[in-house]
Amino acid sequence: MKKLLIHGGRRLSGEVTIGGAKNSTVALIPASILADTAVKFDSVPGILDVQNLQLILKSMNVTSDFKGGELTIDPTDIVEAELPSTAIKSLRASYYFMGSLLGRFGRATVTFPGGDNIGPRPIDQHIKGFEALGARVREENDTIYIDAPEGLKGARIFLDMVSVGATMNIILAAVKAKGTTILENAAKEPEIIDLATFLNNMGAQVRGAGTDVIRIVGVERLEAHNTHTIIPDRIEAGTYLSMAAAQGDGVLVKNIIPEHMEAFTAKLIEAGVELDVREDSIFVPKTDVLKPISIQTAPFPGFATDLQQPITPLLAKAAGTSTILETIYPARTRHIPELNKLGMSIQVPSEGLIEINQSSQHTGNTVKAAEIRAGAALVIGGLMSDGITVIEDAEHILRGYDRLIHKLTFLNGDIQIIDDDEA
Ligand SMILES: CC(=O)N[C@H]1[C@@H](OP(=O)(O)OP(=O)(O)OC[C@H]2O[C@@H](n3ccc(=O)[nH]c3=O)[C@H](O)[C@@H]2O)O[C@H](CO)[C@@H](O)[C@@H]1O
Ligand SMILES: C=C(OP(=O)(O)O)C(=O)O
Repeated sequence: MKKLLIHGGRRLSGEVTIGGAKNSTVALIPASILADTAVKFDSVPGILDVQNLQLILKSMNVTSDFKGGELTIDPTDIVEAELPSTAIKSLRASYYFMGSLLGRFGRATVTFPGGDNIGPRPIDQHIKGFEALGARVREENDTIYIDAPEGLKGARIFLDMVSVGATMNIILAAVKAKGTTILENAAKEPEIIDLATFLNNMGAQVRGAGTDVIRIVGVERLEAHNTHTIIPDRIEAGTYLSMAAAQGDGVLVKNIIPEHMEAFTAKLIEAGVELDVREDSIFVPKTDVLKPISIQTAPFPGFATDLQQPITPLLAKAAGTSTILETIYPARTRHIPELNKLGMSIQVPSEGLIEINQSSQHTGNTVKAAEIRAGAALVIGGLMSDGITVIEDAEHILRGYDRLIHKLTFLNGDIQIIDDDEA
């Protein structure tokens, strides 16, 4: 098991460059098996999710090579195989192999995915989509068996709720199906546009990504002719913006698409952080005085649930009580008792409602990262606290934060990683 050890209290300054979006990358890698050629990505984040997806690819005889942010994947000799369940369980997005294997072979057998423990995460809308396209879906012993003996045929699908995963998975299954699929009440996250861009550059016909109606006309072949550059990670960016506002003396966060994070930056500005939003970077000045604010999480373009936790420790500095209503995953509050161990004063009076009171004295302690963004909140909390903070179960954080130690050290943070298995 890995731990992070932070000597807190140091002020942060300098520059940090954001990596490619985890939630794009983890869809693009499964999508690559739909290609009839090798594919190449750049701006790929150095995260555990990528390593585990590479293991899954390898089990199907798909070669991949990841160096210096460039990832090449060659699916031309792909074979159907049993997928390694430990790797499948290590991340959420392994469910995208359901859509991509279905698109490639007309069948898929995939163990239930893992990922963050943030409350119930059903996949009924993914299954509803596959069935609408003509597949049969059976669930047995923690495994989903899907097949389409007659082939997949385009259909009209209306999602019962806005789901990023179901939208992506239905695109993956429909992109080579016969005829036209119309997906309504689709999610509008930038990562969905990124997936559509990658597929369209290979000859797919996916129109309307980024709106709530996506039309997909099935094609027979997909061929990559150029390198796909992954969009910047808006959640990693928001994490560093929050950290810089909490503990920085002036930090420039580079490689940002500001339009992807307006709900978040608007809230920082409302709280009194005088952000300088530039074309593809944001400067966060030293911020001494913060006002309390109210936030409600919502699907894009609303305030992202994945930034609920990273903004929580910052709000402990605001003069008054801030509130966050977590509407997507109401049980996503496992960071709260851990932040309170650092001396914060945060309550959860009812499920999904977080009340953050001002607290001025924060002291290091041993805490546990229950999941990726809870861990990110604890990293920020640890940097804000005097003395040593030890964050256990750090693997959750490393699932999705590109070269975290390197980036924080460069910002003058004092952070180390300890591997108990190697001790
Ligand atoms: C790999 C990835 O991109 N993960 C993101 C993705 O997760 P993920 O794709 O799993 O999240 P969804 O957008 O599907 O979930 C949104 C809501 O719909 C519900 N739901 C979803 C599917 C379904 O079939 N049935 C159902 O009830 C979920 O329980 C949740 O309440 O979007 C979440 C919401 O923005 C983010 O927190 C995750 O970081
Ligand atoms: C919930 C998240 O990830 P995943 O869906 O991969 O578990 C996240 O990135 O905050």
